[in-house]
Amino acid sequence: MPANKKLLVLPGDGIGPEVMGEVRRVIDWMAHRRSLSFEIDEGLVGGAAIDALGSPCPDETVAKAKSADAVLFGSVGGPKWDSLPFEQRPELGILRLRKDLGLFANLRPAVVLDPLVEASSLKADVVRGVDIMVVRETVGGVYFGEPRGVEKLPDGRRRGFDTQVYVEDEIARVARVAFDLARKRRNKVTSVEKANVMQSGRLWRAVVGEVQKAEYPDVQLENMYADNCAMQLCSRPKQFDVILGDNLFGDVLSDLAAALTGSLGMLPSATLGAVDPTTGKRHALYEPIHGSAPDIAGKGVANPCAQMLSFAMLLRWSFGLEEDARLLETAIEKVLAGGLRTADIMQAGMARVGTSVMGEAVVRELDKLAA
Ligand SMILES: NC(=O)c1ccc[n+]([C@@H]2O[C@H](COP(=O)([O-])OP(=O)(O)OC[C@H]3O[C@@H](n4cnc5c(N)ncnc54)[C@H](O)[C@@H]3O)[C@@H](O)[C@H]2O)c1
Ligand SMILES: CC(C)[C@H](C(=O)O)[C@@H](O)C(=O)O
Ligand SMILES: [Mg+2]
Repeated sequence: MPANKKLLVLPGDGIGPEVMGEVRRVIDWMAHRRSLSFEIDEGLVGGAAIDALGSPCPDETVAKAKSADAVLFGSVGGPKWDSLPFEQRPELGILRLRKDLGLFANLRPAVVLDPLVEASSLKADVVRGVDIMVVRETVGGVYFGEPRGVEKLPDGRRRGFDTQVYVEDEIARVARVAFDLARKRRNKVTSVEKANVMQSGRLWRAVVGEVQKAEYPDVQLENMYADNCAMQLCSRPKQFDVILGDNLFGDVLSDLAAALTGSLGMLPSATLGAVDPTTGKRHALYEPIHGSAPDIAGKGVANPCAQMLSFAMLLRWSFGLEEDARLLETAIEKVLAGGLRTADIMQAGMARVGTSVMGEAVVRELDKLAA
């Protein structure tokens, strides 16, 4: 009997628990039909943790995450907690988990599925066949740099400041993740920064170039300013294979890439730590790139695909279950090809459904594929 796979599920806030409910159906299906035995624990994070325990990321949640084989994360935040002081905000829940678990490389695949070509706001010819992997650095940069704050100037005006900081090895290790991925894809990395105006951007460009020259001379490296990259993503997205960016540019450009695929509700992600050389294990957290979507929370209309696809990434990256991951991805694509659409990807002539009907349809499709 294979050992249980320890999963920590953190639904969070807003649509997080709604879309996570649909993944739980898939997990149950995998357990019964594919004999995958998961040992599931659930924890509190974000606003839900603030309400219950007074902290967006309680120590207990961090400890559970550290001892799990993989963490499946929903989303955090919402208007209820927006007026809390900066250091108590729900968003610190995900930031602390990334930092404390050393999750420095965030993989955000933006794939335009055939059935959704027409759901994109861009022309079908521009987006058909797009398959981009955004690799975003997630434990450094302006998200964590010191000093930061808001101060009062002698003349009474307020001054807000943040600091963008990168040490060269933080850049090099995430660059290696991007180059390794490119080797398994179309062998090209586009590294984005603002080396024309930022010192840290200059260092970023230099270090990525050094890593490529020394360790990946077979991989094509292109440097691009982040603003140009945003424009090129909208005009010629098919030129991109792997896009490598810092914490902030990676965040912004991956939301933009999500728009190519039809909706933020379609984009999953995996955030990975370093492999421990003694155990061969790594910490990993899987989450959709979207947030808690307060505008639609509680209505049962959120698209559960990004959360489900995050679970597929978990099967692939944490457990090497490529076949099961593909099965789930295929089931989702088939449901979309069959014409079901949540509101965010709705198109003329398709059937509009809510979160749970979409989830049920995916499980039915899994049944058919496995028959
Ligand atoms: N990882 C996270 O937990 C995470 C990520 C991003 C934002 N947030 C937080 O979420 C809150 C809301 O932020 P926001 O509105 O800027 O971003 P958001 O991603 O929550 O929503 C942006 C837009 O996309 C839509 N959308 C997002 N996911 C969807 C889905 N699965 N199905 C259908 N539509 C979907 C929303 O309805 C909204 O119109 C904020 O508190 C923010 O800090 C959290
Ligand atoms: C909620 C927020 C802290 C987070 C980020 O900026 O990293 C989100 O936008 C994301 O993309 O995961
Ligand atoms: Mg984001």
